[in-house]
Amino acid sequence: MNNHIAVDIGASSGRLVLGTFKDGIISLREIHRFSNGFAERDGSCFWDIDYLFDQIISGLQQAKANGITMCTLGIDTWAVDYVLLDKQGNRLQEVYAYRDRRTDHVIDEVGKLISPAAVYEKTGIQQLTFNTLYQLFAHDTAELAQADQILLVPDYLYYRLTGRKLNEITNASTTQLLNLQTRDYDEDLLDLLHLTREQFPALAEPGEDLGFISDTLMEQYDLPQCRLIVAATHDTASAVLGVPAQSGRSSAYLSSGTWSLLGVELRQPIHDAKAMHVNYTNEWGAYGTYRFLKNIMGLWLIQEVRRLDGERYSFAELAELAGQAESFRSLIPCNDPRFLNPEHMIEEIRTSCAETGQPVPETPGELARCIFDSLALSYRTYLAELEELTAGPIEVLQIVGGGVNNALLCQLTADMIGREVLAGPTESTALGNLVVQMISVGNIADIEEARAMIQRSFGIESYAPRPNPQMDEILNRWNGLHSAAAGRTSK
Ligand SMILES: Nc1ncnc2c1ncn2[C@@H]1O[C@H](COP(=O)(O)OP(=O)(O)OP(=O)(O)O)[C@@H](O)[C@H]1O
Ligand SMILES: C[C@H](O)[C@H](O)[C@@H](O)C(=O)CO
Ligand SMILES: [Mg+2]
Repeated sequence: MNNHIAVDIGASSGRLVLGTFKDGIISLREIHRFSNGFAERDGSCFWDIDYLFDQIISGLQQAKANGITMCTLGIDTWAVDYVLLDKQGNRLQEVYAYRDRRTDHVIDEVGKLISPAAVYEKTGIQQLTFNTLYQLFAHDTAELAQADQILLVPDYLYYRLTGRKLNEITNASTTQLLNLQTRDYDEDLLDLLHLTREQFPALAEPGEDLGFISDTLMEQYDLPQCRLIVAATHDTASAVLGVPAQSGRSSAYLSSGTWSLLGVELRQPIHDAKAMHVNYTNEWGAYGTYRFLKNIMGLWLIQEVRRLDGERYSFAELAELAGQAESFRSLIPCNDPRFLNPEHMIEEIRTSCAETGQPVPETPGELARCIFDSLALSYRTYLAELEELTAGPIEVLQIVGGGVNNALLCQLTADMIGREVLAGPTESTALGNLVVQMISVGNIADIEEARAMIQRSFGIESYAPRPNPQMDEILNRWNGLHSAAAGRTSK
């Protein structure tokens, strides 16, 4: 079997990618790409989960039409969001999107019942307002009580294809409900939510074989015969698996997409008071690892600016316009909660600059430059924290994901962190999804061999840091902004 299909659904786009390999080289072919995004209805934010399932079916039909009759299949998506099933296995509700404002103040409510320090000691997961723990706390209790099973989004898509119910561990860890010691759901936290362990399926590890797509679907649609393999179903967990091998130098990864996830891969979690204070997380990785990382607001910022600007410019054109704008003219503290889901991102950015006595960005180029300069400075700040927490040094930063295509941001990042950036591959998430399938069926020995293959198979762009004569002034301005906002943020 040398046909493997990754279903990779991010917050802004999804894709089905065929992966094959020959003579130690992995080749990708995009079969189907589709947009994703949440919709606001009656003041709430929801994903269209049936649309996403239909896109998977459509992509598989295209694969069959292109001659793929047999393959393995893995699914990954964004984290934390969930689906409630009734006793008959029917979906009970609309799927809330994590940027819904219903959890804006829930952390404080939960904090009255159990201290953040106790939750962090149990789970090692960063405080994010939208973690599943807080979403379930905010969920209608009557509806929650009807839930026979609680699946996360990719678990649900596997269920729709196979009838098998599971909670895959990398994504389950983002719920902030898994206990690091017991490596299972934490009974105290479930009690706090008036939920039982039985309402969650068994935890599954990446690589497990779920069998074939259900006969019902095979009869209903003209699909390839797909053997479902459990991927690292949190897209960031797959992205980390797709980071190329880096021998000889200590490195950190930056998964650059809707979010920027900056971190390292560890064999043991770090969930002490220092890590909690700077809000680093220990999301579970594949193969017994931990993803010690931090959520940074990411390219969501430019996605919203582009949307509000009527999508006049492509992301490539916005990066070009940013390159022509004055550098470090206006800066924003990216992780300020005000940017998580504001009514109007462009106005939010402008107001933030005005409130801090900076020039107000007006044009799309000025707004884009403000975002990219600020993201690069954010990476510098959080990379320094990461080095301190993991007793660095970190010699090189490996950037993967869609942000790899933004050469300006990659160069600004190298300049601000003062070390080499290695950028690529863009589709690291799909690659991480695929290599788990290839390892599971024995086509590749292990993740070390997989990462070496990825290193050989894809062009990696190197960015060397450039000196900036205004660095002291820039950092003085940035540190003031960042520390003022730190009091308001999840840091
Ligand atoms: N040619 C390009 N030039 C500049 N930026 C680009 C280009 N192509 C993609 N991007 C950036 O990459 C981002 C999308 O990254 P990616 O495809 O990794 O995200 P996703 O998988 O859709 O979502 P998620 O981050 O939730 O996984 C876009 O928002 C854009 O900012
Ligand atoms: C909400 C999560 O933090 C988010 O999904 C992030 O982990 C991610 O998956 C980015 O692709
Ligand atoms: Mg993605």
